[in-house]
Amino acid sequence: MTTPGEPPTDQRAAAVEVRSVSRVFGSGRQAGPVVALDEVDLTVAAGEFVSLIGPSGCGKSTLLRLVADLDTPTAGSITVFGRSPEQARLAHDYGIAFQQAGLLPWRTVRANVELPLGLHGTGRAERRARAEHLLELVGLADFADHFPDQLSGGMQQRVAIARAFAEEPSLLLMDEPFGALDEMTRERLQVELTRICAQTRAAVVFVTHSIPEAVFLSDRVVVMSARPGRIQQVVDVRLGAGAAREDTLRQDGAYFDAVTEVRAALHGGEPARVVGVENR
Ligand SMILES: Nc1ncnc2c1ncn2[C@@H]1O[C@H](COP(=O)(O)OP(=O)(O)OP(=O)(O)O)[C@@H](O)[C@H]1O
Repeated sequence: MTTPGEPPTDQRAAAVEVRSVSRVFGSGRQAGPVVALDEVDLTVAAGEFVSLIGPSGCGKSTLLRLVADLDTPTAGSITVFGRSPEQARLAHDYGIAFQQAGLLPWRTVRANVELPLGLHGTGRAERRARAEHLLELVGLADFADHFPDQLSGGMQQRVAIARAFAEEPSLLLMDEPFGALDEMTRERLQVELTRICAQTRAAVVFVTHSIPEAVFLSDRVVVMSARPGRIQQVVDVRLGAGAAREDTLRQDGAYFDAVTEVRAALHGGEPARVVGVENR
């Protein structure tokens, strides 16, 4: 979708290009400036699933917020399918899902999923058809007329994922979307997410604290280090690029090898200093 006067989405371009991006937060009275990101370079290809992992405060959320146009870099440049984050936001090039499902409590599940489509002027019949399809995909077709507070946390998160996919974005930005869920629900949603991504061919940038989650979901895992926030290593997972994952993968030798590789990259020889990363 293109807003008048803006360049069209370049579907041949990378989903996200981050070039020499730094973000420094201004100094408070007592402390000096915080270098949240320092000269970060990252390319996410169209259709690629990339996770960001690293110790607490290493700049994962900051990087995601810059891509989502919720903040601006101090230096460097970012493009989303060849256009600025602002142009991409106006063109609805990406969907967002955060740890809090962020549903509107006074709207039904269906109306929550339809919301971004309504804001974009999609007709009523098409909105309804798209919402029903998406609710089917996340296994909530029977709950379309329920209100969010009638659903469990996991179900609410599935509604949020359906809503993020409503506009068929070519890119999804997800910040710990499964962080508050129990382990079984989390694993089920991980499988569902890879299935939906394989179907829609959406690229994903996914922030997580869990090494196994990053490995299970991703084509590549970007390991970051804190203060200043930098990319320490990129681990190529190679468990089947762009393909839906099955639960059985969690018993696979290649999966364990990738978990070990990411853990080693994270710890960098100083395990005691890594805070805020789950090894389970
Ligand atoms: N608005 C802000 N003002 C000042 N400092 C900020 C702001 N946002 C983030 N920071 C600082 O930037 C650094 C990176 O924060 P960010 O939230 O991106 O880290 P993170 O890797 O997502 O952390 P976590 O894993 O704990 O969620 C931290 O030191 C944080 O205190």
